[in-house]
Amino acid sequence: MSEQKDVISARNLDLTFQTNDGPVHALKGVNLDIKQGDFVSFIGPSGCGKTTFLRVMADLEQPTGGEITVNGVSPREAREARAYGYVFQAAGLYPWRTIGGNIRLPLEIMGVPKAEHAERVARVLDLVELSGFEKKFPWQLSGGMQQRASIARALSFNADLLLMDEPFGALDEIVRDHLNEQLLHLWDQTGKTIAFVTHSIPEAVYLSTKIVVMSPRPGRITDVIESPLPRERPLEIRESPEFLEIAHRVREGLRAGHADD
Ligand SMILES: Nc1ncnc2c1ncn2[C@@H]1O[C@H](COP(=O)(O)OP(=O)(O)OP(=O)(O)O)[C@@H](O)[C@H]1O
Repeated sequence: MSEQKDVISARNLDLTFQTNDGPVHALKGVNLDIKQGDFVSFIGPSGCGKTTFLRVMADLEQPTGGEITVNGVSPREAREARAYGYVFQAAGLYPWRTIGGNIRLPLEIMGVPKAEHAERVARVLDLVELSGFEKKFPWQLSGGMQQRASIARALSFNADLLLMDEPFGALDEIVRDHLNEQLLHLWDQTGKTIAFVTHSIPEAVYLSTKIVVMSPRPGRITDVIESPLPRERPLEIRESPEFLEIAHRVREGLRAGHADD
């Protein structure tokens, strides 16, 4: 088998924000490799730099030290090549556009030929199990469905990398379970690389091939856990000893980070 290529490679990455209250070290000495097809979760207390790290990958923040590549090039070049789709905590759908209209928006901005739009919209709606909802408006959908529509929008232009910042944080647990299952299925079907921010230990362990534990002041990585769980994961796997063992290690890592405060 050929070696998986690095989708994200960060070396000694620093990002210090200058604020009126002095410097804030949002990221300090961060080293991480994300391989093609990995599902990587970032977990850690508020302010440990999870969102900042994702935003650096997306070229929305500039590091103040170290290096990072996305698909082997700078984040800026990767952004210009439309290398990633970004999913935020709030679905952020335009209320005056239908679900189909929202999903078409990036295609319109990128100048994808109009003749291809219908097929692409149908394909991504199918992937997130929202076929038949194309003509509905966002307010006609539940919160979980809106979040799925927002994932469909991020998938519409075929980027191999998905950056997801707490996409299910605002949803109740049952809906979240279902969306976790669907997301795992989608990842398995499409072979995409996913970087996923969460506050939930079970969510991180259930979804990930790699769990990155972070700690604040300064924001840094304190543990990287390679998951031994199989790709096929029924929800019941959360009761297995292997699952509980990884969850325990994540919890210990988070505790150790807090102890530094
Ligand atoms: N634009 C900015 N200017 C100044 N400080 C910032 C800026 N963006 C983030 N920070 C600070 O950088 C640190 C890391 O923030 P970040 O949002 O990345 O943390 P997080 O781990 O994603 O937190 P949360 O879980 O609450 O979303 C925090 O102390 C935050 O206040």
